[in-house]
Amino acid sequence: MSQYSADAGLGSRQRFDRRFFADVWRLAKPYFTQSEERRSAVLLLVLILVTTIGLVYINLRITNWYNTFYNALQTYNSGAYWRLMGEFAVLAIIAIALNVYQTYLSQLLDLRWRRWLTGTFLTRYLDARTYYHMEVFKRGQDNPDQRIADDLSAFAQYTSSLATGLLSSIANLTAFIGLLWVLSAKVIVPWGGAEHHVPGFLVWVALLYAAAWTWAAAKIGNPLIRLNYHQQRLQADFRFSLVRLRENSEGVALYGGEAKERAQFDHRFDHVFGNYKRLILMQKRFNWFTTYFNQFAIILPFLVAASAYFAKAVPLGFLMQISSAFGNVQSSFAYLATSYDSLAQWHAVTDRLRGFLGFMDEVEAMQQAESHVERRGGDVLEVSDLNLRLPSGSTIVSGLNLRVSPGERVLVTGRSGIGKSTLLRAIAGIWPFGEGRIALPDGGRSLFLPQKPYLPLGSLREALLYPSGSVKTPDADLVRALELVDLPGLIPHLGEVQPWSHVLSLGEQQRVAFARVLLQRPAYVFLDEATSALDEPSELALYGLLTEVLPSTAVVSVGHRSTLFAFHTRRLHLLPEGRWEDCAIETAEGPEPHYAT
Ligand SMILES: Nc1ncnc2c1ncn2[C@@H]1O[C@H](COP(=O)(O)OP(=O)(O)OP(=O)(O)O)[C@@H](O)[C@H]1O
Repeated sequence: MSQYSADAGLGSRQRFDRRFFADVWRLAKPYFTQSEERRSAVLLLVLILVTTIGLVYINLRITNWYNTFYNALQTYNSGAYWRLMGEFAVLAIIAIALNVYQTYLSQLLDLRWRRWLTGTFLTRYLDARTYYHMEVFKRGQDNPDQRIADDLSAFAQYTSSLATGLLSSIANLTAFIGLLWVLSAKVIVPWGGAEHHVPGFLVWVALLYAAAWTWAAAKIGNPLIRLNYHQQRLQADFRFSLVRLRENSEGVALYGGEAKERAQFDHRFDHVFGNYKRLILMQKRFNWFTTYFNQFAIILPFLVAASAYFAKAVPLGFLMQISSAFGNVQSSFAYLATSYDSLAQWHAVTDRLRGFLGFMDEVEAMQQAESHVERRGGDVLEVSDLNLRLPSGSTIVSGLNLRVSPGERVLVTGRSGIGKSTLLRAIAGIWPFGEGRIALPDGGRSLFLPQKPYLPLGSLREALLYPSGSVKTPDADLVRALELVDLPGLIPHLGEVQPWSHVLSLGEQQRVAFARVLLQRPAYVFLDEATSALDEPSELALYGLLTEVLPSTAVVSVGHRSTLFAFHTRRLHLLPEGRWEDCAIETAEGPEPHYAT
């Protein structure tokens, strides 16, 4: 399977075809038709439409104003001149207000739409643990964080600004095409020594000019779509490598791995640079041609109307009115060509989001296809006929039956890499490869502690109550829990927001995780080498706490140290080829339990 599923889709199609518009529709439709904000979204659209039409109307009035104003100038009519100045001031004030509100309403729509899209994608990403299964099924997928943080916003902005631009062009075209057609009647076309009048001549010239422009823009600008697509991705890869250094700063510093890291950054940045260089070269080619078309469009109506003007068939005001009407019609026809750069970005953003959505679909489908573990709630952990596999197909456990009663303590053992953590993942419901039945107390009555505790962003209080502790828990309980796990030094810092996973040592983090257990008092706790960073006496003290403070909590631990035997009544020993043994532990064999005071 390809690493970047979105890439696979991009290679063959970079056109504005039905497939592309179907993707846009799929992404845009739910907000305007199904979301709880659909009414306000449609109202905003209507208001944007009203301001757009208002602006077109003002534009039309200004075009007519040109005619009378330049005629007043030509005839030295000062009375008309000052009256027209006043008229222009009124038109300009209305145009300014409409412009400001059109921009504001569009931005408001973009923002609200982005909020909704972000919420929807986050729900999809987090629900059913798609974010985790993305890692399990395919590693190194195409930067989901960038899709959610940047691309959704860009999609809302490009879609709404391009749609508003298109709408404005259509309205402009509708308003000016008739005027230009009428004005064309006075234009003389000198041909073969005679003078001709071609119906709608200026409209045809504008249309042909814009068609040539659009065709050339599409030909020259097409590679921009692919280059823009890659640029975003390469930049995200580069940023990701920098974030990884920050997250693993200590490891890199201790290994002295700066040179390797630098080489990795340089390598990734070379890709960013190379692609960006190709992008600006292509942009330069594109700009040569766009600027030429833009400049020539200014004088084209004057060239076309020159014979009529110099034959004194039309006054100066008429020439200026033609220039304005022609400019409006021509730029409306050429809207797609002039917006090609934005269109290329819009295409790239839509492709990336399609890739991301497709990737989530794929992962969810794979997860459903692979996982045949029947799960239900209950009061007791009961595993029946459980078979677990690795993604490669090799067996971890075969036909496992295990019942752990409340208050029971089971130690899972086996050589490194045999599948102990994977068994806990399956019990937690996050490992997708397998079949069988698992009953597990739910609704926050089971708590899993991994070897590397997760401390969320926020205060130490939030870290202690993560994920389901009550925010109303009195500070006295938190203080007591910190004292029990031998972290009294942290008590004054309960309300402090710090990067706790960087501030605390691994052993301290494991103690914080244990404090969570004491506070949340689950019916079942699963400890996956959750005390591995502690010295033996500290480990024994923490396990002792479980027996003392939570005697009815069942404990399933994974651990390598023989000292742990003393705290468990049963041992599930995993063996190669999916075999396993479930046997009692003679407590007398273990060392004396050591309880915390
Ligand atoms: N997401 C994954 N994709 C592919 N293989 C995986 C994945 N997670 C774990 N494995 C593999 O599954 C096997 C069992 O891993 P697991 O972490 O369960 O072992 P373990 O018995 O807990 O090891 P240890 O005692 O070293 O922690 C290993 O070979 C590991 O490489």
